[in-house]
Amino acid sequence: MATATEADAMRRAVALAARALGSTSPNPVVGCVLLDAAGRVVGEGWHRRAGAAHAEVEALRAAAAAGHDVRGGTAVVTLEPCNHTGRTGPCAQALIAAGLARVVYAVSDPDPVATGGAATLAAAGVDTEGGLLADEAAAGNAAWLTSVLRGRPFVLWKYAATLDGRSAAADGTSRWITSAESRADVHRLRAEADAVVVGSGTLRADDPHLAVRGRDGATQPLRVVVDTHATVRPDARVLDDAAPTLIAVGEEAGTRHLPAGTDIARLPAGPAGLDITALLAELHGRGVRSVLLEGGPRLAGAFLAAGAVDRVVGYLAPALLGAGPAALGDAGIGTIAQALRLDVTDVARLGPDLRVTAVPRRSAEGAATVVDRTQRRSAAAPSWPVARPRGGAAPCHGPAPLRGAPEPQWASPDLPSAPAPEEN
Ligand SMILES: NC(=O)C1=CN([C@@H]2O[C@H](COP(=O)(O)OP(=O)(O)OC[C@H]3O[C@@H](n4cnc5c(N)ncnc54)[C@H](OP(=O)(O)O)[C@@H]3O)[C@@H](O)[C@H]2O)C=CC1
Ligand SMILES: Nc1c(N[C@@H]2O[C@H](COP(=O)(O)O)[C@@H](O)[C@H]2O)[nH]c(=O)[nH]c1=O
Repeated sequence: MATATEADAMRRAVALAARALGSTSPNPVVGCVLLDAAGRVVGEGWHRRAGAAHAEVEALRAAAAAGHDVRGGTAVVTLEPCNHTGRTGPCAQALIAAGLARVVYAVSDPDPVATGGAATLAAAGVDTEGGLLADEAAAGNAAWLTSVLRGRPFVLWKYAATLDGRSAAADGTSRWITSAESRADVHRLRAEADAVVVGSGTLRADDPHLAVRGRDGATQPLRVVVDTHATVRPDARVLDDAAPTLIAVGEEAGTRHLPAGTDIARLPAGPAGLDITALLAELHGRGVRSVLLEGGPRLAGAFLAAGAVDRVVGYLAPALLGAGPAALGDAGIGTIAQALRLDVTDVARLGPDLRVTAVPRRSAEGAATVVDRTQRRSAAAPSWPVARPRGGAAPCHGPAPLRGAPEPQWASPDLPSAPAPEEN
């Protein structure tokens, strides 16, 4: 049974992990706090980016650099310690070698086939406990966990609208519907995402830039334009060098007008445009684990129709337009019984605006699918693969995605919204 000190340490570890949101893909975010044998905090660490030291190793280094003895102490970590040698060594071995007596972790790695650190730790006589603050830790890792479960990136659809639900005026102008405070918050979402996606309609209407602005040191996302016929102009702002850019086009599109070196992905297309599943597979293959879908309404409708939206963030401005495009285009819904119902997970005021965060409500069928897949990972698991009490399979960060399982329509892993980044 975890102690109150360990719970405090886990809260801190979750906050440390959140510092690297947007920087670790294809790895998860992970935080670690080390307690000495007397329960004092003697080391902290978090995984800063793929290829850098894992959280546990960072924390061990910090404790050693400060001259602290961790032998007989406890490691508190947001994800089950890894057990394999990838770009860095196995954390379970590092914790054993450092002489830790106990390891408390929050979330088991969801890969059902890999063997893991908890079993290694337990076999070495380390008292190992999983599941502490699992929901909080899972929420912080929602993008990575979703991408592992679904084999596609986590998708957050963001829109800005007037109170009457318009995302542009009748003449197509939309700058700006929302306040400076809301728009600054959107740059936080961009910084936390691996890719920002817009459709060709938005490209033509807005000539958007899509890079992160006003956040020092932020990792720039991949800017992605979904542009079946390669209508993007060579002088489009999205083609500057502020961030990498991918132009997703149909297999037949002529792209000779684009500057040399433009990154182009050719994807299957139908009458409605590019195949959304193929687009997400292409992005996943490039290491993208989280997508910020910035519209416009038509592309958002296509993502929703494909069951490929995991979270919705709407910025609502106290303004009325009365005409102009709705925030969401056709999502294949013809009657009220088919309405896509959401659960609101957060409401906040940003300057004069409201920010509403919501997640798709799970259908009974979809929920069953997720529970099935979860139970294959852990008999004791509830709706999410929280850690088993002891031992069990757990790979290192960045396991292969699960492929071949059906995409559950509206079967969200039911993750709460990510905690606000720590302020200090
Ligand atoms: N307030 C807000 O939050 C936002 C407002 N806007 C506003 O919205 C308007 C533009 O909206 P809209 O025209 O809907 O633009 P979109 O950005 O949704 O682009 C739609 C176009 O994307 C292309 N596309 C490619 N594949 C697909 C697919 N599978 N499904 C759907 N579309 C696909 C299609 O053109 P093709 O196949 O020819 O490439 C389609 O016409 C502008 O007025 C803009 O200012 C835009 C974004 C956000
Ligand atoms: N109009 C509107 C938004 N529009 C979105 O912002 C994009 C422009 O991005 P950039 O060129 O980088 O500033 C635009 O193409 C569209 O996706 N967003 C908002 O938060 N509030 C707003 O009122």
